[in-house]
Amino acid sequence: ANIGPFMTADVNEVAGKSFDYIIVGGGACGCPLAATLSKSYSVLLVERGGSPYGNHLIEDESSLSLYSLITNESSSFAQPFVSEDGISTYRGRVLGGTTAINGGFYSRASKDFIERAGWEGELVKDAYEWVEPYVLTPWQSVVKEALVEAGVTPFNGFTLEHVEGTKIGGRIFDGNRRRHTSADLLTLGNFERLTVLLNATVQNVIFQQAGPTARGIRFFNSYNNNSDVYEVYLNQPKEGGPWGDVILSAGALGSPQILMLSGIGPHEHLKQLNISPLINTTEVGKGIQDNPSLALALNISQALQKQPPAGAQIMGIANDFRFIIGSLTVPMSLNATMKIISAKVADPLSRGELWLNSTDPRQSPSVKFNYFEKESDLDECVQMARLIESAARTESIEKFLGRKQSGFVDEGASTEEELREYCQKNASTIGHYHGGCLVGSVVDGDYKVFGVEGLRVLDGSTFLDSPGTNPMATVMMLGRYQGIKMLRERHGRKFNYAHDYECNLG
Ligand SMILES: Cc1cc2nc3c(=O)[nH]c(=O)nc-3n(C[C@H](O)[C@H](O)[C@H](O)COP(=O)(O)OP(=O)(O)OC[C@H]3O[C@@H](n4cnc5c(N)ncnc54)[C@H](O)[C@@H]3O)c2cc1C
Repeated sequence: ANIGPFMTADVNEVAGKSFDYIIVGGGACGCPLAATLSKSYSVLLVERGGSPYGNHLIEDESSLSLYSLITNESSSFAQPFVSEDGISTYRGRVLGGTTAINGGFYSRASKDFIERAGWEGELVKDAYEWVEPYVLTPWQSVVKEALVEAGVTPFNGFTLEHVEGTKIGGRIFDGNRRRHTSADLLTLGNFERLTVLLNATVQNVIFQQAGPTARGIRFFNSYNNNSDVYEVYLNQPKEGGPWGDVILSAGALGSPQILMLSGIGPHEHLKQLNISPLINTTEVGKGIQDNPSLALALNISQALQKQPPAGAQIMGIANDFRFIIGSLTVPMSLNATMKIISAKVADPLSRGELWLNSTDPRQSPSVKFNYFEKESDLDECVQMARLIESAARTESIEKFLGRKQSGFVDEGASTEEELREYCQKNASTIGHYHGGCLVGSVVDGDYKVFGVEGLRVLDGSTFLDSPGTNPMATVMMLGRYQGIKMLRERHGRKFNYAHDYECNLG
């Protein structure tokens, strides 16, 4: 199903054409960026997956994470991948990107994160407020009681802010338990100037040698077995004005992958795959990171196992912002669920690396997150396990579930040493992986790729740390934020985005 006249899955409708801006990847960042730039310029957004609309596995909260039982490597809307550390998780392969498959919890970044990013505070606030009416609406009272009882205080009530204590947070599921992905933000664009091409996988960026300067992209149909390759280009500006850009918003795995496939990356590595080198940027793929997480399955009755899956609504930000803890109801099979208390280490120090294993962009690159490479992350994990146990063993949980919870003891882990071993064997992910094209080493403060002209990267791959309680809000905000900055660059500071915002809300 299509949401707008601007969507097509027919490559022939766009092949050979030119646009002012070309955005690769219709995920958390790509959609708001496309909507914003289309206000004044022609924009092509190229997404490798299809439309999320009409797909109940994406839209209905009661189907949350059921996709994990039915994915495949080549075509499902959630693409599974296993890191070299042996941890499996997913990447969205659909318009809306990973916002179409995630847990749906929405939180802004902390003031400290915004300051460190060097972003303009007022524009950040406006950009969050632009995103929120389109993706947000305001069970878990027991979880709230349990977290407060476990000492995750104060209780802050409903807030979108990343503040210490227990809070009721925002969610991208509405009152009818229907998910609103970042694709909904496209309806804020200018349909006359916006084109969204679905089912098209981008292979690489096309450069003009002088500069070198990005002039277009090369792509193919994601699901056809033929080898037809198509191109689209950036518009040549009238009267010598400035050119637009190609912007990679393909996520923490996708963007470094496309840079390398375009010849931007460590030359020694690119040579092994016979990729013609363009710029020897050794930092591409470096600094990628994930937050180690632990989940404790609660001992619940068979009757409770019949409840449908549900995301978190209450979240605790504990121990001086070091741990983020909540509870979800997740599928065990197509008709049974379990309740878990899960938490992540908010600011791990270990960092990993991403590299190509093939020149086929449909295949996920190899990534090693190096969980617990730094000893302090393992110390954090043990303390986090203790926090999860103390929440699980609260009177609130015991009363509600009618059973005592034994924590990780049933898993053979109770002493410090056993918990360390447990963390090393069982730590997992909640999908907040980020980095790979870090600001300061691969892109500058305006998200322009160092060493080339006309190419930017804008998505979670640019983050050194994961923002807020969870990252999606800030990735979407960044699409809007940087879109406005780019419009200002071309129109001058007089560009009135507030008017655009009010018009669309009105
Ligand atoms: C299981 C899971 C649960 C999560 N839960 C939450 C949560 O509750 N709250 C929260 O805030 N965050 C959550 N996240 C994280 C959040 O969804 C991501 O951080 C965010 O979506 C990243 O945005 P992005 O724009 O960087 O990438 P994405 O949203 O992944 O977008 C990248 C897009 O690029 C497309 N693409 C990639 N390569 C190509 C190519 N070669 N050609 C064309 N298109 C391409 C992809 O198909 C995708 O649509 C979760 C993540 C996972 C995996």
